[in-house]
Amino acid sequence: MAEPRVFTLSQVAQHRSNKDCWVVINGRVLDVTKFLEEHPGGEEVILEVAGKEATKQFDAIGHSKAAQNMVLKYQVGVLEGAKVEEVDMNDDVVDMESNSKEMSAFVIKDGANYKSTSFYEFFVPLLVAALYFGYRCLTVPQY
Ligand code: HEM
Repeated sequence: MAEPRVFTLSQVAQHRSNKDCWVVINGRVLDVTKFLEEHPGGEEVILEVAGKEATKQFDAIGHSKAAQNMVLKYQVGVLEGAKVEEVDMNDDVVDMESNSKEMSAFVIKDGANYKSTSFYEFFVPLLVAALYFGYRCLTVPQY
């Protein structure tokens, strides 16, 4: 994968209007110009940190996982000297990670357990019904 472009803080500082707005979040340089109007928290809050390091403000809101993933979409480079974990946007890594917990909750049957589960699902109710009818036949008085 190509090396990300590296920017200094003073380069980032040149993009601080609503026509050209960059911010730095967790060492990633983001061009959020197109996102300003869409931002659910309003454009003013982002414009206040335009051209600057905005990690503290971003984290203070407690942005959702979806918002954190969105950051990657607007990345144009990295801040000089910052350690940034590289994520290949062509991979599904981001989505897979964010969904893995929820997904595991749905995986109930897998591999060898599947057959034994369906066996019990079928025979246990049958056994209960048979026992009930057996009990009824033995206890209901025959006239
Ligand atoms: C630049 C990247 C940013 C992205 C992609 C982003 C994304 C989002 C998203 C998706 C939401 C909806 C709620 C959620 O999913 O968490 C949101 C809400 C919000 N954001 Fe951001 N945001 C960014 C930057 C910022 C910054 C720098 C600030 C503050 C300086 C900020 C302040 C807020 C506020 C105040 C809300 C509303 C929270 C609420 O209604 O409870 N955001 N943002």
